[in-house]
Amino acid sequence: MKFTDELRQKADPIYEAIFGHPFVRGIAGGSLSGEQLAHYVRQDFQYLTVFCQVYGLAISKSTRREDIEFFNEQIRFILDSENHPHRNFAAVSGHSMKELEQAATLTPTARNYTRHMLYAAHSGTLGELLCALYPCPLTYWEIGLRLKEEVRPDDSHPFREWIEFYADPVVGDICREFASRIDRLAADAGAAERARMEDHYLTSCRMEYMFWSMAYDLEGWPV
Ligand SMILES: Cc1ncc(CO)c(N)n1
Repeated sequence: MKFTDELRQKADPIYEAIFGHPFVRGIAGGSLSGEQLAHYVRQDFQYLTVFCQVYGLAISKSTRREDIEFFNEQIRFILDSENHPHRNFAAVSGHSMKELEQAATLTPTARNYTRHMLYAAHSGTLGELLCALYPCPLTYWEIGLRLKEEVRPDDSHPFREWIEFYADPVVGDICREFASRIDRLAADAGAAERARMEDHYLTSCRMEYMFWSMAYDLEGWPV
């Protein structure tokens, strides 16, 4: 079995928990509050900024031109395309993107997740770095596919744009690009590095679940 298939299998209970998470159910049912949506977008805007920074670190660890090109394209994808789902949530929340893009303190969970990615990137190999990033596109691609199938959103669905963005085959292609690189790097890695790759991947899957909870519960710092 491919390394990425093994990882997906090990993380299956976490994926199932994500599909059933009240925020994801709220996207399906169109039943999230303006505050929950705005809290999500404020934090996710900054999360994606760190994601671009980590792609920069991935470039610095790459020797193959095809890899440098892929990471470069992915930075452009975040900057040019991934603002569409944010705009969908912002519009429904009644806030402008200008407002939600203002620097805000990272919540404990957003801080934890972004520091986890930065740590994996700074301390690890390219394979370790990619394993910390991969649950980001993969969980959203699978959420998109499931919600599209389940809801079959039409024009009257408030989150049609969000669902169709992540269910688009382009996101599936990105996931396959990640998987082929991770599988190639895992084949060349020793047992200790592969164990770190798995640990980073599973941690990010758990962080994805917690990110949804952070938004749903309007998490902030207790003091
Ligand atoms: C936290 C998080 N995970 C994944 C994605 C998908 O890119 C996102 N925008 N935010």
